[in-house]
Amino acid sequence: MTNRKRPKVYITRKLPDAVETRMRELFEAELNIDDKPRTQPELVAAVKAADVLVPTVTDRIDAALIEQAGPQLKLIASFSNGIDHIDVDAAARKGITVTNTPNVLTEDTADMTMALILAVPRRLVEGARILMDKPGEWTGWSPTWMLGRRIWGKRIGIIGMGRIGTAVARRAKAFGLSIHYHNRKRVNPVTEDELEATYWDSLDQMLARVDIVSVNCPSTPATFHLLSARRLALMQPNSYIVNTARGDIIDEDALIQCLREGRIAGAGLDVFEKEPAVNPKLVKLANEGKVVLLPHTGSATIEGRIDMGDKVIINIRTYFDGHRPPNRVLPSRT
Ligand SMILES: O=CC(=O)O
Repeated sequence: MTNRKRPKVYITRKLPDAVETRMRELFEAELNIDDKPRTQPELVAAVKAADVLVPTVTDRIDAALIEQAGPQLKLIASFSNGIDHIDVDAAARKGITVTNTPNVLTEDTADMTMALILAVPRRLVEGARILMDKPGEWTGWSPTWMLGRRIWGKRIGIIGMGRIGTAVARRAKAFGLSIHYHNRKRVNPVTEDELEATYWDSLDQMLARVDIVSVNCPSTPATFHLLSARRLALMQPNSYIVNTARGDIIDEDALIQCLREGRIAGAGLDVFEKEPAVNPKLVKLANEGKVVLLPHTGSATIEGRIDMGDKVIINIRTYFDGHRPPNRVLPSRT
């Protein structure tokens, strides 16, 4: 970095050791060794003093917080792919640049999505729990016991064919699923050909025709409750839904209702509407074997977290070298 003064970087959560060591070498880094999520007053104090804020998805970087930032706060370099926890427009109004960490968690999140696509219809957790909780009760293989649903030959409908959606499609194709997708715009013809993918301009029509729905779009005001009660009702009773994107894209109460009434066969959820709170009705459905719940671990690999840290560092360094950081997130209006 050309600046002599090292930027003051406030990091809201504990990061992998290798990332923290590098941050300490390069910046005047304030770490969170205990990993206790920061309160809003702590964040207010941070934005009044730091040059850079490094938040994660568990922080609420809203307009009220950003408006209290001191003039020295130049950059919000989020340790995340999603940026729904940051009011990017409010940051832009204050002249604060926002960056994220795309690409490096695409494959990991797609792997976890595929794991849920397999786990729910094939009753993976239910079966494993029998051996963990009541091993003596297993009487051996049976032709009619613990039957799930076949994956091969079914249709998957991917909502959001960005990087992660496309990576899910590649995996799903390898498992013999035919690929259907809904996106704001069609993907390029080469990718569509490679995936033998069918584009649905109408989400409603796609939902009514697929066996597995995978939610892979970002959370934005436009995608809030995209899967509403009305849309969930369009799905077939033998179909499944998997969400590794953000909880608020699905109307969770409506989903619970559909699952309870058997209007959807099952769900695999890595994200929830009110994280970290998980609706007890979902936990009950999990105990009944209708859903598989994961604690937002879609991108949780050691390699991925280190790569995310590297991206944050590159974004900070590039900014303070006087260049446009590679992962700048643009506001909706400039
Ligand atoms: O959900 C995780 C992320 O957006 O990085």
